Amino acid sequence: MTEKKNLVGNAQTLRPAQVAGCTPAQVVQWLAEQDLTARELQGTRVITGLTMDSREVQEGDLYVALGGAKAHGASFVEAALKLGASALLTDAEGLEIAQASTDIPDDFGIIICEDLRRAVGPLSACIYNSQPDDGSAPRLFAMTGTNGKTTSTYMINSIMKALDHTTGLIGTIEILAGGQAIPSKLTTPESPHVHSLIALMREQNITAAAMEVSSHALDYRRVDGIRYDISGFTNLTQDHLDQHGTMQSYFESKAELFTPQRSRRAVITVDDEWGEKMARGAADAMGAENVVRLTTAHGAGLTALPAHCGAGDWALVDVARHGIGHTFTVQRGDGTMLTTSTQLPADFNVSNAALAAVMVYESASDGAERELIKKVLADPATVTPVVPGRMQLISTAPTALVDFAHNPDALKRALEAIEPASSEGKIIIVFGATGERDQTKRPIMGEIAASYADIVVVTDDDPHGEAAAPIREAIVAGALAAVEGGARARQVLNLEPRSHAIAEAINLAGPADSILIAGRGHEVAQDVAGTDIELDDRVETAKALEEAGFVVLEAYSTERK
Ligand SMILES: CC(=O)N[C@H]1[C@@H](OP(=O)(O)OP(=O)(O)OC[C@H]2O[C@@H](n3ccc(=O)[nH]c3=O)[C@H](O)[C@@H]2O)O[C@H](CO)[C@@H](O)[C@@H]1O[C@H](C)C(=O)N[C@@H](C)C(=O)N[C@H](CCC(=O)O)C(=O)O
Ligand SMILES: Nc1ncnc2c1ncn2[C@@H]1O[C@H](COP(=O)(O)OP(=O)(O)OP(=O)(O)O)[C@@H](O)[C@H]1O
Repeated sequence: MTEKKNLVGNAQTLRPAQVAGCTPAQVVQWLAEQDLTARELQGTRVITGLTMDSREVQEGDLYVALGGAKAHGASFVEAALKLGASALLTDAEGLEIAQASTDIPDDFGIIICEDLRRAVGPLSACIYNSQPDDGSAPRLFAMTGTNGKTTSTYMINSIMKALDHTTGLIGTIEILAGGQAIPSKLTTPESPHVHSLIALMREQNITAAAMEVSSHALDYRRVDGIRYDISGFTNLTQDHLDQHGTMQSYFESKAELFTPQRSRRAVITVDDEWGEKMARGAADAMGAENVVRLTTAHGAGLTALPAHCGAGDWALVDVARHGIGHTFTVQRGDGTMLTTSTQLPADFNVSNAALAAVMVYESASDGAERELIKKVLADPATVTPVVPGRMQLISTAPTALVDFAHNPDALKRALEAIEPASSEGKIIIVFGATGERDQTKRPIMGEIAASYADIVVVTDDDPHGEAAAPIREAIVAGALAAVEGGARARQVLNLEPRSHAIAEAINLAGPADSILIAGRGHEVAQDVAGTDIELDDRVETAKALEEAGFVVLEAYSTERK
């Protein structure tokens, strides 16, 4: 057991080297340009950066102290001062808290504004000059949707690299900028981080960057002040109802990305009613000419373009299984075709690859670039990036995969993808559900597991502060109810800790079977009541396979070293 790693500040360790510096008066003026009223109370220190977290203040920062669910940031102003903050931006409540909590020097800036969440994004853009109009900012791709954001951003990254771009990435697994890779704390970092990262990318001559935009990010205004060149939508299925309450409000949060102030163009996957609705809303907001619809028909592919396809819309046609992956073509209503393949397993990865390819194509600046895109897509390696913990193969006999599926739709689709080729093979699943998050999905995931697997092993995910046993029991209840109703599973086990559950699942497997270890993907620690317990599903799976006398894939063994 190790203490919780202090990840705070990771994204913030990467800042641009060149920042012009500004005064509190300039901050007030920039806010006024955004129709935000602010008052400068005092201060002369020069501001060269900003942060919303006292623990990551750097010399010269503007510390933005806002009220949160647990605390008001102003209670931490003393810590910010000690770390060298130049100024404080807070609301009236924060001012009272700050003045009561510490002595504030006269040259320390104080600015008051009552709409801090709305202020911080545009202000970050000004302080870091992240997206100037001179064409020096990277081409920016945004990806939203319930599932597939990470995978499709890695695919965009891989295609842009093949086009000889220097690339950056911001997402759930890691942030890649300026030759550095740092682990992520959030899918979408806070706006000061996002803007400083984009400015840093500019300095590093990064010419294309793909980032994941979560619904939380849109609700918390983490991407305000950014205008993406092209934004994509994967899908919308049940998740995060603890944050959004209803699917409609979850949808509305995501729809915010497809507005003219945030995105120049959009590619929307329209495989279900949510996608159709998103495309209609985007066309109303951004203009129909800026919105492209993509039909992937859940990866099944069509033999011809669907009748509703407009001249600018795309559809997936001619999908063929090729090894563990697929070769496919996406066709535009005007007859343009892109043929490519991905070796990442599962039909949903065809949808992800189609979306990535179409977004890159639609973002091209001219005909020459479009021709080059067609050429690089023809190489099977282009859309086959290594995406840590996403349908990651650990062995082939049995087929053992570690995947990040942690909501009903992802779990169902991952299970569908691993149906063994031989009718003798069985499917074994190991998974759990996160504590302190959407409780309604637990029995649903149990039911799905029992419907698609022969052996269901329920175990712990991240319990966070919640007791682990009742979480497992809620999943088991869903699985057993499905079995009573005639579902496929013939064994439902409730095992902990997770490493033991993985080992038991592998002990129950034969070489023709498929084992899916779902829910944690790339993660290397399990959060139990605020303490991180080291646990990597890939390591545990490989260890258990070897102990059971199975062979671990060379590719995984190499990565492990
Ligand atoms: C639910 C949620 O998103 N909460 C966000 C919210 O937290 P909060 O309102 O509770 O803030 P708080 O803890 O009361 O603190 C108030 C203020 O004091 C500051 N503070 C706090 C302590 C301290 O020592 N110093 C300090 O400055 C905080 O930075 C904050 O600005 O505002 C904070 C910053 O202002 C965010 O960091 C925080 O995200 C937390 C870390 C989080 O875990 N969010 C997750 C749920 C999230 O955003 N996930 C999405 C989706 C992932 C997915 O799709 O699966 C993501 O994009 O990662
Ligand atoms: N297009 C898709 N449709 C449905 N499921 C998918 C799709 N793409 C990936 N998945 C499944 O969802 C899991 C998460 O995939 P990925 O990390 O790419 O998505 P994400 O949107 O970044 O997820 P999160 O927001 O939870 O980080 C994968 O491990 C896989 O099981």
